[in-house]
Amino acid sequence: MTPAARLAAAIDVLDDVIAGTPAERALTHWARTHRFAGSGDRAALRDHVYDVLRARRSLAALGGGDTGRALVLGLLRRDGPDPLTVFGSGGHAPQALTPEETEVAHPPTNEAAMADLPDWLWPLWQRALGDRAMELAQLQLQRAPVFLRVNLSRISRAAAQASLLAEAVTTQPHPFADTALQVTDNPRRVAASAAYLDGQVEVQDAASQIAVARLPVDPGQRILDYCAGGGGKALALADRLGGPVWAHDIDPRRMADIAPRAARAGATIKTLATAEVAKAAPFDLVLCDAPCSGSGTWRRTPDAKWRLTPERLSDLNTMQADILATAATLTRPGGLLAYATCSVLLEENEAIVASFLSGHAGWSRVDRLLLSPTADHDGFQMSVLRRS
Ligand SMILES: C[S@@+](CC[C@H](N)C(=O)[O-])C[C@H]1O[C@@H](n2cnc3c(N)ncnc32)[C@H](O)[C@@H]1O
Repeated sequence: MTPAARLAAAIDVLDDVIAGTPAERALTHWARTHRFAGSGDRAALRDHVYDVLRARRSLAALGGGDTGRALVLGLLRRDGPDPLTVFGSGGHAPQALTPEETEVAHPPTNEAAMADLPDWLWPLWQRALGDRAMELAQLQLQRAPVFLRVNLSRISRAAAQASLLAEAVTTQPHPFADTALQVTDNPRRVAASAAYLDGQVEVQDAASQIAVARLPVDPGQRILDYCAGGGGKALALADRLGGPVWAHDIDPRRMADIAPRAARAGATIKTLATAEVAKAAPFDLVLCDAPCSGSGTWRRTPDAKWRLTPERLSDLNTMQADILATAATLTRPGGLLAYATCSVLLEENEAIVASFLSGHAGWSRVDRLLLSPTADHDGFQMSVLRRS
């Protein structure tokens, strides 16, 4: 496909997303219905769609509207090349610009639009991130790096780097996480690399790795990852402790990847159905990596920031409080409960923990981790609570 044809495809996919289809599903649907497209075309299309979604509001201002076509026009006005070399350039390029579309559009001047956030979210983001709110919001407009977690029980970080380098995947050690590597070249080759297939490395953001390293746990302890999803944190804990880790998720389908990932890593993860969790309790540490708005990861999942509403945030808060209260019953006296989200919003972190502590005598906070969404890692927060 020509560069202009890829942008025309991005316009179609964006229209699908604007109509309500999640971005991943819209991209998968496009790939299924355009079998002739190669992996390079699909990767470029994905980059265009995500570049636009990260900056949907400011690009709408630059492009003169919130349609796929206007957003791609805004993208070209921001990053080049000149839209006139793309629109109407023949073949499968987008149709030529109309006289109205060629009129000069202006970048936004309102703060929420400059931050590329919905109006209602900007004050919440500001309250959470203070003086750095605008800088960090604008950082979310850039593509996120790929981070790997080295299974240190299998291989040293330097040896993992050498193995990846032999397959042209270059990496650099992360400054704040001993297990982490940042991929600096050829991230798309990771999944086919020997280091990945042999379970020496896993894909995991550095913030999650910093959080797991921070948990005050010892080998031999019984640990439950209560909201395990695909098991990223359970696997990191199993590698750190060298023993089994228990995993639960209310939706067992979300745990489908745990068995193959654990087999690759040589880790033992014991999955529990919801009906089995109480019987397996008590645990020395229960980790609740709660469902959240994902506001610390919006550079990776930018359509989520446009889909979030005050009602949805309030529903999430109810769910978060319920999960924390249930998980508390699974923790042994003297044990620890770690409440974490990949959101930076106070409403999903401090407010939930404060409300839990005020309603649960005998619990106190012993540690708190606040990671802002910087170039080095996603945003992530964790409070570690002790049951007396
Ligand atoms: C942030 S994700 C977990 C990510 C995972 N820990 C990881 O590192 O890959 C949150 C998970 O919580 C699960 N969940 C939602 N409500 C829950 C509940 N009431 N009890 C347990 N898990 C729940 C969701 O299905 C989802 O998989």
